Amino acid sequence: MAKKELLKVDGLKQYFPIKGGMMGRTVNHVKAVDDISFTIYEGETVSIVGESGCGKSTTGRAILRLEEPTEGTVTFNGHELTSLSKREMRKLRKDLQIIFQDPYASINPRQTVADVLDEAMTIQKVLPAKERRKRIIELLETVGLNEYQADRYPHEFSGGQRQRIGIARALSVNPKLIICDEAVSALDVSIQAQVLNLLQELQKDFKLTYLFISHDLGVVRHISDRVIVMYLGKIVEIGDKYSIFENPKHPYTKALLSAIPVPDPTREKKHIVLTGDVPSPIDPPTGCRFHTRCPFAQEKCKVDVPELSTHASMINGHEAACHFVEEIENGTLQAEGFEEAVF
Ligand SMILES: Nc1ncnc2c1ncn2[C@@H]1O[C@H](COP(=O)(O)OP(=O)(O)OP(=O)(O)O)[C@@H](O)[C@H]1O
Repeated sequence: MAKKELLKVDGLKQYFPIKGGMMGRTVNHVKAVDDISFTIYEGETVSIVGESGCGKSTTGRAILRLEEPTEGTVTFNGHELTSLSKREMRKLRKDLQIIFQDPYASINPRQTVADVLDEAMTIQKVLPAKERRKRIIELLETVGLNEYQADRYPHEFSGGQRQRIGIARALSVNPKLIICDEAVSALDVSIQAQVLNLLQELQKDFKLTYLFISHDLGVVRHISDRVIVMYLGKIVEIGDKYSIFENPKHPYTKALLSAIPVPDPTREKKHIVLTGDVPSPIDPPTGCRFHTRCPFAQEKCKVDVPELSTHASMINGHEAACHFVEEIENGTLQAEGFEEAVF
C-alpha cells in the first residue's frame, strides 16, 4: 500500500535575532534550524537526534508554529501550516499535539487531572460538556491510570504518572501527529520503558504518527522507524532505523553511535571520540558544519556545503550529507587516530 505523506517540512529555517547596541538593533542571528527538509508518513515514528543545541526542539516548535519559521514551509495533511491565519492554525492544532519532557511545567497545579483534560477538550470543542466526564475516565484508563485519580492534583502523581496525564491530554483531542519532545528523558529507565511501550500501543490503537525528539540513542533505537540526525541546525543523515544504527555513513553519526554500548558484547567496538565543543550556531563553520570536528575533513569540506545524497551502499531512502561517503566506505580516505567502529 502506498504510504501517505502526513507532514512535509521543506527548506525550514528558524533564525533567532540577537539584539545589541544602544538601539537594540538586530546584530546577528542564532541559526537554530538552517534549511532542513523531510517527510513523515502516516503511522510511522520518526526521531530527530543530535547533541544539545543542534535544533531538535526548535524544529518541533517551528512545525507547530509555536515559533514563526523564518523561511520554508510545513505542510500537514494537505494544509500549508505556514500560511494559515492564527485562527485556522488554532483549529488544526487539535490534529498536532506535543508532549514535553516535564508535563508538570505545562499543567496548572491548581487544576485536577479531570479539569486538565476537560479544558483541552473544551478549547478544541471535542465533546459536549455532559459527555466529557465519561471520556475523561476512558482516557485515564487508556493511559494506565484509573477513574479514582481523576479528581487528584498533579503533585499527587509520580513523574511517570504525570507523563501519562500529558499523554492523556494530548489524546483527548484525537490528534493525528504527536511531537514527543524529550518525553521520557526525565524518567527512570524502567519507567521510560513503560511509557515508551504505552506510546507504541497507543500508536497502533489510534493510528498515531510520532515525531520523537531525543538526545538518547537507546530510546531512539527502541521507538523509531526512521531517524534524522541533526548537527548545528542541519540534517546530516536520514534513513530507516537499521540503516542509521547498523550502517551509519556520516562521520558525525558514526561518532554519536560509538558513544553508546554495543548490545552484543562479542562484537568489537572502537571508539570515535567527538573532540572539541560544538561551534556556535551564530557563526557556524563554512562548508560542512562538522568539518572542524571531523577526522576525515579535507579542503573541500571547508568550502562546499554537502547536500544529502544516497550512494551505492545505501538503501531505503538512506541519505547522508558528506562529500566523502564512498571514500570513507572503501577505505581510500583514512583519518589519523580514527578506526572504523564495528556497529
Ligand atoms: N528563543 C530562542 N532565542 C534564541 N536562541 C534560541 C531560542 N531557542 C533556541 N535557541 C538556540 O537555538 C539553538 C537550538 O536550540 P534547541 O533547543 O532547538 O536545541 P536542541 O537540539 O533541542 O537542544 P536541547 O536538547 O539542549 O534543547 C541553541 O543554540 C539554542 O540556544
